[in-house]
Amino acid sequence: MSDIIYTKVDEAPELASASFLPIIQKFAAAAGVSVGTKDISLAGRILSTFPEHLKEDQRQSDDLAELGRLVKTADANVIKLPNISASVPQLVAAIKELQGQGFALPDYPEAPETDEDKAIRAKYDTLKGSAVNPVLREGNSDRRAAKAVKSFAQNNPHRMGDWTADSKTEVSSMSGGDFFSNETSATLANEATAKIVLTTDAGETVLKEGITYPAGTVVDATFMSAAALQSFLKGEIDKTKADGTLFSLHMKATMMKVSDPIIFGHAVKAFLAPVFEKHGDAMADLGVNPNSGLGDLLARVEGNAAIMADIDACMASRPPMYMVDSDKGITNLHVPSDVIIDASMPALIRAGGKGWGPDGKESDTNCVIPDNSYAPVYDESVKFFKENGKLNPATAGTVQNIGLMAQKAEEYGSHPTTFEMPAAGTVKMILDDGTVLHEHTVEAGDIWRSASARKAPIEDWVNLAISRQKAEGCSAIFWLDANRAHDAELIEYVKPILEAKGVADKFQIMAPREATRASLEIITKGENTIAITGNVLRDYLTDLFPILELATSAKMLSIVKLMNGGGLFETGAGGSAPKHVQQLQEENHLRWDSLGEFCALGESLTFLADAKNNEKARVLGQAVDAATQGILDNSRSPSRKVGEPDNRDSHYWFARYWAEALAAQSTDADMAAHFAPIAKALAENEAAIVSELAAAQGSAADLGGYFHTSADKTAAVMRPSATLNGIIG
Ligand SMILES: NC(=O)C1=CN([C@@H]2O[C@H](COP(=O)(O)OP(=O)(O)OC[C@H]3O[C@@H](n4cnc5c(N)ncnc54)[C@H](OP(=O)(O)O)[C@@H]3O)[C@@H](O)[C@H]2O)C=CC1
Ligand SMILES: O=C(O)CCC(=O)C(=O)O
Ligand SMILES: [Mg+2]
Repeated sequence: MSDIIYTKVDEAPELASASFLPIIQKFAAAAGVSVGTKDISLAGRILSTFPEHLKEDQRQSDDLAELGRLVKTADANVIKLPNISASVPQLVAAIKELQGQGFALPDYPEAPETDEDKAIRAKYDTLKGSAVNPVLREGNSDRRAAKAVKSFAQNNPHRMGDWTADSKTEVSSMSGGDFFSNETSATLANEATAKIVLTTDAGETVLKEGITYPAGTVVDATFMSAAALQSFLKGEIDKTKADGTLFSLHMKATMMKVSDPIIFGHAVKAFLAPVFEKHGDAMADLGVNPNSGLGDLLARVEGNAAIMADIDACMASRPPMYMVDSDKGITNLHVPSDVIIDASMPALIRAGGKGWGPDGKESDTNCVIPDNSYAPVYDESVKFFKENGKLNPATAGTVQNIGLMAQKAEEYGSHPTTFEMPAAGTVKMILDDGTVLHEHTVEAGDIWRSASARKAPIEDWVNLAISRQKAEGCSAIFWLDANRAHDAELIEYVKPILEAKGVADKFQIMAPREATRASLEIITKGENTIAITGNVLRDYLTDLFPILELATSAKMLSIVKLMNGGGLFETGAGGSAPKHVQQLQEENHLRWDSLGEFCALGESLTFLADAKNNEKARVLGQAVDAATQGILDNSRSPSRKVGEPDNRDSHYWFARYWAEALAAQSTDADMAAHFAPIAKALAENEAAIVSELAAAQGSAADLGGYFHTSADKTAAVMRPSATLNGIIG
């Protein structure tokens, strides 16, 4: 096993790796540090799932399973780049691409009937949504901006859209019947095995059995009423129209792969309600599934003039929609994975509450977030900025995050225990001793789910918060709502630990809405705070605050201290930036910023040094930190525009600063001597390298695929400087 594992992923970060990883491997080798790769890309995971359909030489090992074992050991040292959490349209597109490349994979069965199809569908479904992160995240999360990154942002403040008191932008959520209001929660005194049973007029169905929980697990259950959701969505569409704002829906249909595509589908149905009323059966015959989005729907009904005419008429009567791409007519409701709440809401707030309309112009927006569990964070942010005007990144303090994440904590781990109710009845969660832990009366179509958080991760999370607060000495807030069932159980854990450690006075406990306001007030004053949150808020806040403070969450330090002693270093807090790939394909410019990778690499090397007493790794890591500082001090981050320095240029500069720092240090004379000529060559050839990199930009780039690119073609695109390649070797 290599000293460090660098993950092979998808889209923009994977393109960046084609340029950056050879540099890392070459530099690390000089210190005797090996850096290997494991493939967790969507295409790689598909291939490793269907060996029986592939030729011998096409088969791929199950790297995710291997990594899943590794992260439970003290030996783990993994640099994890963001990967695709696939929606169904993405999964289907990836399968199609692989088939086209000669991999005889089965089609994705949309409506499986035979046992064989059902088995294939079940296998594909394991690849859907967030199938990687929960497996690797065997520890809690510590995300923050490194000091150098934060001071760079303060000294070079980004542009922020203006907020005005009369902005019509708002966040709209249900008034009841949602996950928030129906939640029940209990902490198990003993270990238990549970089953979930639905009783209807037709009898009993076991939805799931054999779910095992260790003692001390907090187990929740809740549901969203489909009827309440539908009437809410209808009301919001009408209200948006009356207010003259844009209609937008913000979900996490990727990660929350069972519940959120269904909610998204309800919005598609609500928006096109008259069309579904009139043509519902015909559309079903054409294979329309609203959960796959308006884009898929339009492609299926395209040939039917009557349906198309009614869709056009309906759309004309609706409020304008918030657009993903107004030039191409791609709306918020086209693809469930296009608008993802953690990135979409902060971008809108950073822009002064503006979304893009079908006319390509900015407009105030109704942000529909049906469930109330976390929507108040965005609602309160919008209200705060309307009252106080935009945040000033030059003077703002920072909000760090400690997130409860380990062992599939909370809703993030609820995929196998979320169900759309086939009929009205009663859902019970029953323990093996006969105790009915949770019980809900449901209607057909309601979305019922159970989530859990285990004792060891919860305690580890509180202790991590205590040590981070001690290190920072700043305000620290547990974002927990004493009036929410799940949070009340967590508070029962938090308070005794804080008291036993004598630090209760250093922490506050506040509901998300109050915590949002308090945190915004703190950073507005230029002070810092730590948000100690559950798993979903970890996700939301580590985009929200970085996007306001630093312009992007790509620059975040994202450390997962694994519970069994290893280290997982996530790069940034953002995703795989599909828009960046599109730009590269069209004009060979990659605006992806690898600052997250730089930060993670430094942490990973330092972790290796500490864990294995590897002093050469320490020297490498310290030089990485110096190189990262060099990138910031000299403004070597990629530009967004073609013709200007991009991701590849930033890697050249990183290599140069890294080599210079290694040559200049005096801890390890051998390494200094090794890197001195490399540093010299990189500096002396600057003009040639920069011009070779610049010459590559401007025309279309062929990667030989999207989900499964050709390694040779990608290397040719991402490593266009023969001079640089010669020096790196
Ligand atoms: N940890 C993980 O594995 C994560 C994976 N994802 C996955 O990523 C995909 C896309 O998700 P989406 O919500 O669109 O979020 P992204 O973070 O990929 O994209 C949102 C925007 O953020 C900006 N951005 C993000 N990272 C960088 C970076 N390193 N450098 C520069 N800009 C950056 C870009 O803005 P601009 O275009 O304005 O430059 C980008 O368009 C999905 O498949 C999702 O499942 C998402 C989050 C985390
Ligand atoms: O796992 C996912 O799908 C997304 C993860 C994410 O957005 C995050 O951890 O910030
Ligand atoms: Mg996120």
